[in-house]
Amino acid sequence: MKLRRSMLFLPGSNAAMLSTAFVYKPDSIMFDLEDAVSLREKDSARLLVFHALRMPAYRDSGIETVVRINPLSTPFGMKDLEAVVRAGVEVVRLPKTDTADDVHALEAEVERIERECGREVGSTRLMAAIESASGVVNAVAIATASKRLIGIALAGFDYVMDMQTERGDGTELFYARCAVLHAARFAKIDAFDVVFSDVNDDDGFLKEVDLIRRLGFNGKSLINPRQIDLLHNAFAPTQEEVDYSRRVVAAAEQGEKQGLGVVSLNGKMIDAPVIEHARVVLRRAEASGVRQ
Ligand SMILES: CC(=O)SCCNC(=O)CCNC(=O)[C@H](O)C(C)(C)COP(=O)(O)OP(=O)(O)OC[C@H]1O[C@@H](n2cnc3c(N)ncnc32)[C@H](O)[C@@H]1OP(=O)(O)O
Ligand SMILES: O=C([O-])CC(=O)C(=O)O
Ligand SMILES: [Mg+2]
Repeated sequence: MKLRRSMLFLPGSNAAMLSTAFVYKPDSIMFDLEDAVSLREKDSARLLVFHALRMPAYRDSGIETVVRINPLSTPFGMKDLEAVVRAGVEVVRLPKTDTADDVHALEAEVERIERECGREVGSTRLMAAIESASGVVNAVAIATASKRLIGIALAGFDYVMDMQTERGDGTELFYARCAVLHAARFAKIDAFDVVFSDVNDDDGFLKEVDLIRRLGFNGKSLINPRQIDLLHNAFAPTQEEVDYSRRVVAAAEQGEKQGLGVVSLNGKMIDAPVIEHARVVLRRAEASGVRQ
């Protein structure tokens, strides 16, 4: 089970963060070349990220490397892509993805660069960030635009601007979250929620994490290392869930021996989707531990 609960952003221009971020052990590290990097630092940040991607500390860490490039419509996007594909990045995150054609255009360039630098064609994976009404309306087309896509992410700050509103209690994101999730599940790829910007508000962060976990997101974009353990813990199944899932699987196996498709456990019906859910809980506990 590939876990992508925590995707930690860090500005590609910040050499100190680049040289230490792996110690926090997020599931994925997202080096940003887009909005967290000022115009005058675009070139130096690209170079820093190129070298970070080649450091053994990242290559051998087991942490997935992602780079958020600038859109290809800017003077920086293509240079970013050339650098990071050649450096061996695992996933390219395309910001402000409005249509499936944005993904097609990216994929064509990635394939060209892979051929030019001798990297295996298809080995660079993609993710698309949806940051506008257009992106949300086209979410299914975007999510199914390329076999290279590992997931789609909702990006809340640009999205609420496009919707002429602001971040609040989550009501303003409800439709977009559901649309992104359905598109991802339809395409059988991962779905990632927005960043939570107040790094000192643990209660607010955990409330949002609880909501998106229950909706079905795989994880969330993060901006600070302090958010990682909070998120991992909240995504881990509870001991109670693990114990119950073990009883469900045992009851199902017992039923199978007796040739029964449906059995009862303490008066509750146990059939195929319940058994499958129990197995998922047990796989999650194995991969991520039990909630503390
Ligand atoms: C809307 C968007 O586009 S969001 C995506 C782009 N944004 C980003 O990438 C922002 C990433 N986050 C940050 O830059 C910072 O966490 C901030 C500015 C939000 C907060 O900064 P601070 O208040 O200084 O953070 P804090 O005090 O928690 O830092 C503690 C330590 O964690 C490190 N740290 C903080 N954020 C990160 C990060 N995202 N990645 C790696 N290390 C980090 C700091 O360098 C510091 O290290 P040190 O103790 O060795 O000096
Ligand atoms: O991509 C993200 O998660 C953050 C972002 O740009 C936004 O919220 O606009
Ligand atoms: Mg944005």
